[in-house]
Amino acid sequence: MKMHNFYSFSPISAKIAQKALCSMLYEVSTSPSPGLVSPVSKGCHNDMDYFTFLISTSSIAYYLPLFIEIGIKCEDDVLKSIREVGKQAEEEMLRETEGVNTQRGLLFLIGVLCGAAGVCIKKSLAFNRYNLSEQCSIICKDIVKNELLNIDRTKKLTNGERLYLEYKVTGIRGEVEKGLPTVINTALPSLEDALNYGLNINDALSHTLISIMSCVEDTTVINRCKMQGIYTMRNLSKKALELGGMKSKEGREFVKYMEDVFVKENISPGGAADLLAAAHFIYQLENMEE
Ligand SMILES: CC(C)(COP(=O)(O)OP(=O)(O)OC[C@H]1O[C@@H](n2cnc3c(N)ncnc32)[C@H](O[C@H]2O[C@H](COP(=O)(O)OP(=O)(O)OP(=O)(O)O)[C@@H](O)[C@H]2O)[C@@H]1O)[C@@H](O)C(=O)NCCC(=O)NCCS
Ligand SMILES: Nc1ncnc2[nH]cnc12
Repeated sequence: MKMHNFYSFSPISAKIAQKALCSMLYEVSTSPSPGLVSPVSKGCHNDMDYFTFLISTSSIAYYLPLFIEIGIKCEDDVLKSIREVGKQAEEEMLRETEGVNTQRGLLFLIGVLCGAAGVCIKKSLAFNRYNLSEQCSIICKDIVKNELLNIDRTKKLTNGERLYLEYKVTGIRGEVEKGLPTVINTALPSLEDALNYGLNINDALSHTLISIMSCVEDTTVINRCKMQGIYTMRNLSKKALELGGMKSKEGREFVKYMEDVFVKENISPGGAADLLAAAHFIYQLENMEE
């Protein structure tokens, strides 16, 4: 494995990486999670289960502190260095999962967030959602223009590139370039509301996942079910939240019903799952002892 000049990392990088790892494991451990993999369900997936995600997460754990070190040490083009390390992580992940794409998008999202945390350390900025959001946006400045408005159609297109050409959806690139608006405006307020209400962490994460599903432009859903999948996901999620989501008996029953519908309709909101992990990661950083 190519060693990087980021391979030696500081204790703070190790500590932040531990929080990122925790959030990745919490995300896939959350249930109910309509359409998604959890300890008790394969969701819409016949090629992966909970243990696929455990080995996938373990395979990229080593790289997490490196992303933070990149934010601390890199003076320019942080994204380029994140992607160099991320590509190695992605190769290792796909080797461990025997080619199944479990967390390719999450690797990019968490890589950028860890890089943003590193920049906050370098600039002595507090670990809060606003600084992390701003640094994500700076790291990913012009990623939509550079990667979706100038697509090289001679090469094999990624799902995101193809879906941009077809529907003008910007997916994860739009999210990071805008500073994670779904995380800042929807997911974190929902998570804090659910925890303050007294839900345990599993139910609070499930409640937050439903709130993300009510508004996210998830390309994994569009890839499988075209835009109709997004409309179905948003309408059912809004109905669940109107019933109280995981804070009420009726809401819980409706979320369970959603699990059946999502499997039947092949709706798997992998992007929403990633944003849930990102929200929990930021929540941990904001509440981390110095
Ligand atoms: C920057 C890339 C992530 C770009 O990839 P792509 O061009 O494909 O762009 P998107 O489609 O926009 O996003 C890719 C993944 O990001 C997740 N995602 C989708 N929408 C959003 C959103 N609005 N906000 C946040 N995240 C979003 C999603 O990833 C998750 O779902 C995948 C698992 O679900 P599944 O249904 O199994 O997906 P598939 O396997 O594709 O379908 P099936 O075959 O099963 O039917 C999993 O990836 C989750 O993380 C989107 O899939 C980056 O990948 C890229 O450009 N890579 C090139 C190399 C590189 O730079 N690597 C280093 C990265 S640090
Ligand atoms: N729990 C999950 N199930 C399916 N796809 C995912 N992508 C990220 N997390 C996922």
